[in-house]
Amino acid sequence: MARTVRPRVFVTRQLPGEALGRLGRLVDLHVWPQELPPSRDTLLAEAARSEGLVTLLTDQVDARLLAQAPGLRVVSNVAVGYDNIDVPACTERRVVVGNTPGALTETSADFAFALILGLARRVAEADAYVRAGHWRTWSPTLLLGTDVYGATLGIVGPGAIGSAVARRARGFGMRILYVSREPRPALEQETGARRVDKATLLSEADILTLHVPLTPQTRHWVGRAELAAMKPGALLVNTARGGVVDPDALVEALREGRLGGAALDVTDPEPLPPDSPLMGLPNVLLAPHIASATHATRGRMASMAVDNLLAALEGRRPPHCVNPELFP
Ligand SMILES: O=CC(=O)O
Repeated sequence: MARTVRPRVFVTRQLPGEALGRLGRLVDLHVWPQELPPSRDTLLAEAARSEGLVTLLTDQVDARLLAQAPGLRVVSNVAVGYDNIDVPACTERRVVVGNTPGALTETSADFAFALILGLARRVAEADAYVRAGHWRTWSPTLLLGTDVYGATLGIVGPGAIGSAVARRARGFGMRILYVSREPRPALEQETGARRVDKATLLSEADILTLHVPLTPQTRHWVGRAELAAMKPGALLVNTARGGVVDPDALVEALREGRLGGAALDVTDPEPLPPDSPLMGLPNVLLAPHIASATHATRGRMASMAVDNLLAALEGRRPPHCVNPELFP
């Protein structure tokens, strides 16, 4: 950094890997040291003093924060999704926004597939059953599940992660259907996936897996009508954002047994309250939003976020910029 006064940067949590060490040699670095996110007031106060923020999906960057942070030049999100950030408001104030696409594609697809297999073959239930001492003999009727091999997979959002899931599904001999505004000829050629309309996807998928970002258009994409249109006993896997599914409709469909089960890495709200009905349902597999959580991937995400931040602080377009129109 050419300037003698180092720009002040606030990072909302400790990050794995070398990235923060590198950042600390270049900027006036302040890292929130606690496990839980900074409070809203702390985030507002830190933003007001900073030129750069490194944020996580738990940190809301909205018009109010931006109005109180006249010196803020960049918000670098350590995530591919950025629904926690009001991007139009950032663009209006010429605040650059970065994210980390690509870094987590295969890792997240691995986890989506882990949830598909775990839910269909009742892995968590089996583990709990053995640990509880219930296992007395091999039984022909014990913990029967659903075949993944040869089943029909419905993909909502065949972007980078959805396509990576499709490639895995091909290895499992699955019939792959997807919905998308645009056809994906390369994906179709590689995996045999077929683009269908929403009604066909819902009625034919044995397993529906969600990979769309959360936007006003995708909020509650899976609602009461969609759950009713799904094949009876189908499985739902969500590694996208909790808000893509209507939580009340989901509980209803699970309770009534119309939906065979749900595997949720993401929920609405996050975390789930202890008295959430989802906690008590045996046909639900829950995870704490960890699809990208491997040592290598989280280190790579932190490093990308730091690269994005430094580029913006130097007046360059970040390698991964959500509002590139700021760099005509
Ligand atoms: O959910 C995680 C991400 O958006 O990277």
